[in-house]
Amino acid sequence: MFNRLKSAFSSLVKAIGDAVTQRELTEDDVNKLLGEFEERLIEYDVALDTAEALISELKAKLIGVKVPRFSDNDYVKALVRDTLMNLLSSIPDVDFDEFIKGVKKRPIVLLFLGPNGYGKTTTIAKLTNMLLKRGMSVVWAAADTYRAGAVEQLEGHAAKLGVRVIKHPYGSDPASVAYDAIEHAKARGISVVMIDTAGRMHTDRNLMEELRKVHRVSSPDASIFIVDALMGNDAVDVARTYSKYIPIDFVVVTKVDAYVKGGVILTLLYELKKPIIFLGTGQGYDDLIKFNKLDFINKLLE
Ligand SMILES: Nc1nc2c(ncn2[C@@H]2O[C@H](COP(=O)(O)OP(=O)(O)OP(=O)(O)O)[C@@H](O)[C@H]2O)c(=O)[nH]1
Repeated sequence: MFNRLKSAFSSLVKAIGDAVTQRELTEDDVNKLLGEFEERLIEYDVALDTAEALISELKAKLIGVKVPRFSDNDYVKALVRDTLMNLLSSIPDVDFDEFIKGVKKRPIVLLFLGPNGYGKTTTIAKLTNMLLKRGMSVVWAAADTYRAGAVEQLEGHAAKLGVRVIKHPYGSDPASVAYDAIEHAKARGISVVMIDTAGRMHTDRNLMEELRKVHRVSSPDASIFIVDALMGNDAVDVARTYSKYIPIDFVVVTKVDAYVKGGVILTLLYELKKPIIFLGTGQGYDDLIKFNKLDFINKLLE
């Protein structure tokens, strides 16, 4: 996971460490070190704005820095760690279990958003698996009434997990599926409703308006945007467009098991300023790990 981005950070730490043992860093030294670092950030999917913001914070910290004699690279690592934490300080870390515990109304409604193939359905199945293990009951709304096969795909996962799918015929109004699923949950005392929406071409205005209606009708406790890490910065652009129509509360990044670059995580945090709650690490139902910023930053600097 993220091996490339990690390698960019470890090279930077080593380069700074080597330079400061010789002398105090001048502006020229810093520009040279950070210039090379910035190229690598961009190569590994960090968007230009994010890379520039990080470089400018690092630059301010590094010029004139004197590392205590005989100290190892831990001093430099701590400096880079503080800079990253600072850059991302406005984004709260959200623990999904705590969030679920904190919602007192029933049913809890979770709306899942994101383009086709990003991993929405799989993520819904993974989160359901997790909540079922905690003793909660779940029902799904098949609000992708658009793509042929979407309902059957959902039903395939539902059968494996033993959850019910509320569905309407293809072409019907997705908002009414969401509404019915919530009514069903209220009538049966089911604790969580997960709404699977159609993957949209985010440039299609009508379809985005339709999603907005699903959001209005279901009034979710959280809208969760699914990002496919392998799509790199395109995924960040898509998320930004979605967020113009629907408020995104949380992000889940999928396919990080196959993603070595790593930069999209940093870009998403910096650009969207929304908490990433989980990383998808495979196709199995248990392949989901909690995300928090400090762990991520520590991993980059391991
Ligand atoms: N390696 C890996 N594959 C994943 C992960 N999450 C999802 N996938 C795979 O990605 C593919 C697409 O996932 P879906 O869940 O069907 O995507 P979707 O967003 O629901 O797409 P549509 O159903 O087309 O709207 C499937 O083959 C999943 O098994 C992950 O974390 N890691």
